[in-house]
Amino acid sequence: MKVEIRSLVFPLVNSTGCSVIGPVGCRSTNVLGSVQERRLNPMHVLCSSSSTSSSPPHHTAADVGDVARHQALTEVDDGPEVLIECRDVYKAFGEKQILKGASFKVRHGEAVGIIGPSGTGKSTILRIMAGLLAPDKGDVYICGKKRQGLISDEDLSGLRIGLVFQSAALFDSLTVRENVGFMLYEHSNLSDERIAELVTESLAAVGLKGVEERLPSELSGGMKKRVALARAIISDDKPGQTEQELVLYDEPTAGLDPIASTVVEDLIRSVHINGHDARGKPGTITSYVVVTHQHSTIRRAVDRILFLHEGKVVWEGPTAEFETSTNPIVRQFAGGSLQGPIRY
Ligand SMILES: Nc1ncnc2c1ncn2[C@@H]1O[C@H](COP(=O)(O)OP(=O)(O)OP(=O)(O)O)[C@@H](O)[C@H]1O
Repeated sequence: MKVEIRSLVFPLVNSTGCSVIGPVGCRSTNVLGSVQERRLNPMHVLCSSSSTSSSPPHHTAADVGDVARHQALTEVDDGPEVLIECRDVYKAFGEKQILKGASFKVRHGEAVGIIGPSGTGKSTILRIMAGLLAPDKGDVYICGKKRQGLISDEDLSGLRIGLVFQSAALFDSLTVRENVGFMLYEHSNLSDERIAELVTESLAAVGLKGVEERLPSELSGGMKKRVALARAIISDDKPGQTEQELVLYDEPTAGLDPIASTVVEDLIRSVHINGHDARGKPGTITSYVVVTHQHSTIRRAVDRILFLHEGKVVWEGPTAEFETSTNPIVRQFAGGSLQGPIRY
């Protein structure tokens, strides 16, 4: 099967979650309804450095000042470990300034959560990291190399970036096999038979068997999320392929019951390099970032938290320190209180 991507409507994310895994040509619709046609490419971006370390450096909880201090201190020695860095990123939609100087790094081996009040720009920063949206000001560095514009044809090796959005965003008219293998059908020279094998392997990694020929409408919500995960982790089988992979999850457990959420949280862990997938094989995802509101997902799937508020990272630290932080913004958010600095 060859899919003609230009003819497909591929919805990009909005704040309520409709969306895609990124690697395709698409027609994107923003939340205000305007439609832009543009060609996106496989979400592979140049990454010239590599790292063999799988354990991220320890970070202590920090307020904004500490974050700045910490970054200044580690600037020199953490370069090779940083897969992606957002540096002083600004983004407005019309008159509405959403991101106002967001700065943070994601390092090799990390499991990072981005949390914060609704509308604070979490999905927006994810789209900027993915290269689907350009910042108005500020820069995104991929393995130390400044990204120019959006994902482009020239950037085809190194770090792969996958997106898994809230609604799974499967193509309704394509089978599970066609959905999961979409990027390979479109962007590789592999035979259809080989792609089918890779699809089956990828589905097995997320614990799904025998669903290849089903349509998305024949799957439960939890299964759709697994299929979306399988689509994010599939890769071609070039010999010697050493690309690192960063996966960005936008609210991966939204709308799931508590047990189905746990399944997805564990799957996210299992496909990471520190885990073992459903087949017992070591995971392949180098690092991941999860945007979530769910406490269970924060606790179970994330090691370090970035707290985004009013367009900036106002706190970052290990997940355990989130519970005990005395930062008033964090305390209010963690407790769900109406009293405090966060206003709706
Ligand atoms: N393409 C767009 N055009 C106009 N406004 C947008 C666009 N994308 C996002 N916004 C607005 O930017 C703000 C931030 O949206 P975003 O989805 O990043 O927030 P969020 O922190 O992920 O929110 P939530 O937690 O509710 O999902 C919202 O007010 C949203 O309506």
